[in-house]
Amino acid sequence: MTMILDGKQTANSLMADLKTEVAAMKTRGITPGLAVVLVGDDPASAIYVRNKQRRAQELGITSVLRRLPSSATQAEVLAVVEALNHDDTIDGILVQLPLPEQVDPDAVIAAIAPSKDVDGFHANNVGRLWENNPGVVASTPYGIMALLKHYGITVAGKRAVIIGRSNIVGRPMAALLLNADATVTMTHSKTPDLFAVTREADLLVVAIGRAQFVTAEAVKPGAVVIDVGMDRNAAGKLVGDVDFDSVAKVASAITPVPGGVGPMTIAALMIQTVELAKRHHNG
Ligand SMILES: NC(=O)C1=CN([C@@H]2O[C@H](COP(=O)(O)OP(=O)(O)OC[C@H]3O[C@@H](n4cnc5c(N)ncnc54)[C@H](OP(=O)(O)O)[C@@H]3O)[C@@H](O)[C@H]2O)C=CC1
Ligand SMILES: Nc1nc(=O)c2c([nH]1)NC[C@@H]1CN(c3ccc(C(=O)N[C@@H](CCC(=O)O)C(=O)O)cc3)C=[N+]21
Ligand SMILES: [Mg+2]
Repeated sequence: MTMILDGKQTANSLMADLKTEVAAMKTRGITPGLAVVLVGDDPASAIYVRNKQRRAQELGITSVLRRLPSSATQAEVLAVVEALNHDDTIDGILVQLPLPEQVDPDAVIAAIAPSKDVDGFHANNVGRLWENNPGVVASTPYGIMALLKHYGITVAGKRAVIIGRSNIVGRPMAALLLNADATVTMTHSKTPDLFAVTREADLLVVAIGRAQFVTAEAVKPGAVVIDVGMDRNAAGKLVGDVDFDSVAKVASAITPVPGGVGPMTIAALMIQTVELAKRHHNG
């Protein structure tokens, strides 16, 4: 029997607890505030923005969206970030990636106050993560760890393979799994004979951005498969990087898309926004 790792349900249960916590903070005069900066119109970002605005509202977290056109200059984006750094109602700042090509993401991320870097992308937070002394951690890998924990899936001692080495998913995922005592292998577009490597995995995390790329032949029987992808298939339907129907037959556990990693990413963002608000207000 293959276990379906239900991110929607798991997120709902984590958010019920968080809602109680936010309500208690409000009685002390604290309302957590999240600011999202969206430049242009990346489709995966649009899904993320819509769903997190909804979740924040449900929890009683203030969520503001700063929208800029895809023609925005780097100076314009930096000015928005700078204003949010100095806004006392904002505890967490998230700049949606990817940014349009005329805007350097490294410069924008470096400009975010590390104490408000709710994505965990600033070099301070990345360094802390790799030192195994994490502060804020990138939401998607954080959410994946929470999902594994919820289902009682142990990581220690497992052979973990990650496909994809982005700063927002693959790299922080590797750090978290390493910190949790997995033996970690990272793969990417230059890896020869990719599926020979992925077939070694007890735990396979896929974050590449190619619809249904990972098929059953890439997966060891009994492996746990985590699908981060947010892609469209030929019919325009939202699918993951994993060919769910074939892989579900060999895996012991698998995340669906939608309803897997996506809702957990949003839950992780909300949890860490509340954490930052507590830190900013000493309690
Ligand atoms: N559910 C969620 O919460 C989130 C979902 N996503 C989704 O996850 C996917 C990945 O996102 P992101 O990490 O930002 O993507 P990026 O485009 O930044 O990185 C993709 C990575 O995949 C690798 N890759 C691409 N093609 C292949 C291939 N054929 N074989 C092996 N490796 C390959 C690239 O290798 P190389 O480095 O060599 O170029 C790169 O490291 C997207 O679908 C995105 O929409 C992203 C973030 C959060
Ligand atoms: N700075 C930054 N941080 C990110 O974490 C980041 C980003 N930029 N840019 C875009 C990607 C993509 N991403 C998603 C998160 C949740 C869903 C999500 O809610 N998915 C639902 C979709 C359901 C529906 O169809 O509405 C699901 O999988 O069930 C999607 C995509 C975060 N990303
Ligand atoms: Mg998902």
